[in-house]
Amino acid sequence: MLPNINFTTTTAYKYLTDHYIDMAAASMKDLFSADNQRFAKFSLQFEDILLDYSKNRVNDETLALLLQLANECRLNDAIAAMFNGEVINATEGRQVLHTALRNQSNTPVIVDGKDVMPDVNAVLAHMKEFSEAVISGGWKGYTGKAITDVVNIGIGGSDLGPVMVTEALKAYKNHLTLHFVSNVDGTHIAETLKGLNAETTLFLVASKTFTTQETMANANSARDWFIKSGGSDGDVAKHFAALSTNAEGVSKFGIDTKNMFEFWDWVGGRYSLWSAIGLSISLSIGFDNFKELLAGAHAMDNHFKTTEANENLPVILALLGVWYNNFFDAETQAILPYDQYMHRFAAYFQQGDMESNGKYVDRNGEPVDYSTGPIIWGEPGTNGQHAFYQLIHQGTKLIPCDFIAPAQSHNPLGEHHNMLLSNFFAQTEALMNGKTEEEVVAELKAAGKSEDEIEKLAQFKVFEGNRPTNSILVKKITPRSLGSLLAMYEHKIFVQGIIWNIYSFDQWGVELGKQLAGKILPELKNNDEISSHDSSTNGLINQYKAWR
Ligand SMILES: O=P(O)(O)OC[C@H]1O[C@@](O)(CO)[C@@H](O)[C@@H]1O
Repeated sequence: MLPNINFTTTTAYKYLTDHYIDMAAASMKDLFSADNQRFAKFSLQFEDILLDYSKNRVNDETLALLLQLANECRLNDAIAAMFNGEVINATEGRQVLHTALRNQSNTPVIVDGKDVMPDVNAVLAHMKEFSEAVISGGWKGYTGKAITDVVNIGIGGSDLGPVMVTEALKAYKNHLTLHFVSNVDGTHIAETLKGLNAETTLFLVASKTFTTQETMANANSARDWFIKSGGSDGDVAKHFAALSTNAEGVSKFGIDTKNMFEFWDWVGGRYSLWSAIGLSISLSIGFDNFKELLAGAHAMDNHFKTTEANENLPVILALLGVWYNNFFDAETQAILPYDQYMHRFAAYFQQGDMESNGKYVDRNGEPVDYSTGPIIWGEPGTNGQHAFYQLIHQGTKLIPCDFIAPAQSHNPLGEHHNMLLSNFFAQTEALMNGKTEEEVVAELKAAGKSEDEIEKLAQFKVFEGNRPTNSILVKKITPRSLGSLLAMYEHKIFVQGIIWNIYSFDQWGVELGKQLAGKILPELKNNDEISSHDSSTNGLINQYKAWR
């Protein structure tokens, strides 16, 4: 079982609470001046990933106490419980074993007395065979033509991971064109189908439950389009595959279960890109590269499972997040990849982190009296610098930022990559050092500004600095290094959930909205005036009916 410890009762927490102000009194600038080994001390390397966490408001003592906090929360027991297949998703009565999907060591993983690895490997073999058939042109559509376009129909964990990975690894893609439909807004499927040829299009219906309203609506519309475009019911098997845990639902929809790629309840939706849900990734970059993605994640799994906390990348990231979240009231965490291909990376972890740790009830079913999961957001650099960095630099909110960048570009073009990386380095330096009033005045004087102008302007150009960042420098974004990065963040989320004593692998919070939408939908099927809700909901529904 998972440990069940309220971290606010630990010795470490109490000490940190009593001393964090004076512990954080020294500015990072002073900490660097006082210790020329700070970078060496507060950075870690895993394969081709360098984590520099020296630009944080921590010293040796702070880190030691944060590590003690993890220890007092019995983190190691929790890690073992997950990897050993204990039912740690307690409210759904499930194990949490996305790590088994990438368990390339093939050590047995026992669920309900049975080693699941043969099933995992069987699905991988099916994914390999199918991917190779479609990519090679061996798989033919109903008129005997090879597939040119693949449409993944799914939402949440059945969409965000495949989208993010196929974008991040676009440099590895083949001739197939991937499309992703998720929103129930008819525009999404309508725009996607425009210009597609039913003879050469393959649909992947990706849904763990095979009951999600958006996905089933889009899948039905895709099938209607396919039939209207010349296909027949008998041809569906050549153009539709299903990625799901629900064989009965797949069969009922009319997809041949031979074209079903299964996964299991011990795989959470937001942790499922490593499973059959990753078929679109395998089709896009080839199965061998998909395996490399798994290998990178597996390597990080082993690091997480076997490395002392003080040298454990996910643990360090998690503890720094707890430090700002629970001691400095930082409400958000920004993820800023300096890599245009990684433009969906932050969006992916909006679900990964916020659906895991956006909880207000602890594992005893009691409302917590401390802050839990942060708001995750971010956009690629350098674009963010021209959008929201003003607030990060000079706003009143503390926003810890993870800066991520590859040392090597897939598109080396003149000075572009040096320019990108110069910004990557400069931003964290600026956020740490800031700019003093003396420096501002000197600059304004050098620019020939009058005393009057300086008096008026100086205060607006001062930067407090001391704003914390992590810098994650990756040699190159490859399937392997991306896999490791993703697993690193997954395990960071796990560690924070353990410390906050919450259940990170259920998502009851997504149910109420769906239930209410299910009640409202029938009310929209006629033009009768509605009065069954509050006046706002009634007013909105009735105006919608008047205008549509
Ligand atoms: O894969 P499926 O079962 O269609 O669920 C899609 C998404 O819906 C949820 O909001 C759960 O209902 C996410 O957790 C999940 O990834």
